[in-house]
Amino acid sequence: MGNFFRSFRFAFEGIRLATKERNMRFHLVCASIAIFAGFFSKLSAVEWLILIITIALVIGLEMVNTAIENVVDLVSPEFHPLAKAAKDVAAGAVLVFAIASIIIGMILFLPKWF
Ligand SMILES: Nc1ncnc2c1ncn2[C@@H]1O[C@H](COP(=O)(O)OP(=O)(O)OP(=O)(O)O)[C@@H](O)[C@H]1O
Repeated sequence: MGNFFRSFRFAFEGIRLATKERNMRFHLVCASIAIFAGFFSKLSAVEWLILIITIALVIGLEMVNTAIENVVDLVSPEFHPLAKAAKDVAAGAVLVFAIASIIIGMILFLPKWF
């Protein structure tokens, strides 16, 4: 049981570290605005589920991206095409979902506002 709680502590430490990243702060600001807009727009239960899942996926993906960047910097401090590919593909994955999340936000909010 001790190990279980220790793992939780490390995971929370990971969340704390991730929030120091510039990109993560941007995602957190966007997520806060989306949640505020959710209350303002009176979303249904299903719409809240979609919003929460979308926010969690963007933030989770950004954290995986940060983890990949850290490992790449650790194993390949010098320039290497594979290091570049790993970082750029991971960043691309975040971008794909960030674009999808903007579209999801528009589908959720625009009909409520107009
Ligand atoms: N070891 C490396 N070898 C080859 N290319 C690298 C390496 N490290 C970073 N790059 C590439 O250099 C560019 C900038 O990467 P870098 O990680 O420095 O900045 P970033 O991705 O904007 O990160 P941050 O969000 O921390 O500013 C990216 O295209 C990345 O793929």
